[in-house]
Amino acid sequence: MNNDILKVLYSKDEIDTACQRLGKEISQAYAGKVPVVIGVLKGAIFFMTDIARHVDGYMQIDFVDVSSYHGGTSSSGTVELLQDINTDISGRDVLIVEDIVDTGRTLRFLLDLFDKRGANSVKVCTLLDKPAARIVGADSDFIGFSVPNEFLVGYGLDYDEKYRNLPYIGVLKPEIYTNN
Ligand SMILES: O=P(O)(O)OC[C@H]1O[C@H](OP(=O)(O)OP(=O)(O)O)[C@H](O)[C@@H]1O
Ligand code: HPA
Ligand SMILES: [Mg+2]
Repeated sequence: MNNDILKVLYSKDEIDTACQRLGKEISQAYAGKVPVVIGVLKGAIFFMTDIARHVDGYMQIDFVDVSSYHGGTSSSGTVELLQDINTDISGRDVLIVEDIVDTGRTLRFLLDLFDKRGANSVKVCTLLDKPAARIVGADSDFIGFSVPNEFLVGYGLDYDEKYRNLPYIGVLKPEIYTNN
């Protein structure tokens, strides 16, 4: 699996350091509140579990499963809601946890969905932000790294449902997806 990686962008240690910093920022932002922290499956699974343990304060957690890449390297343009949250977020402070904001379509879909349900506030924490790829406006409040416009894998991010379990984030060799 490591042989398919062109270069490592962020090591496990760099990701851990970013999680610590973001955990502090989120702890301060929600001091005295009990946010509903919503992880976006499947990509954000590892980031969600790491970040939650770096937040010093009460929180509820939930997950939403949405998909638009269908295993490939480009957005299908349509975001499908595969599994909804089961928390009533009306009047609540919501924090969406994403692995990456790329075109912005997934995040825009979730921001609109949670706004419509009457959340008191909806903020976003993303590990990776890829601003050069943005098609739809969708800003994050807490950002781990701003990344170049390359297809990334690892630490939750997949190509063809593989590579999610890499402990680091890397750039996939283009021949892996151009040969398929
Ligand atoms: O900004 P966008 O262009 O919408 O891309 C970002 C979204 O795409 C990926 O999810 P994907 O649809 O691949 O599902 P997955 O998390 O199950 O891999 C990623 O985990 C984000 O949720
Ligand atoms: O760069 C990426 N890698 C994996 N999944 C993704 N989903 C959106 N962007 C990416
Ligand atoms: Mg994916």
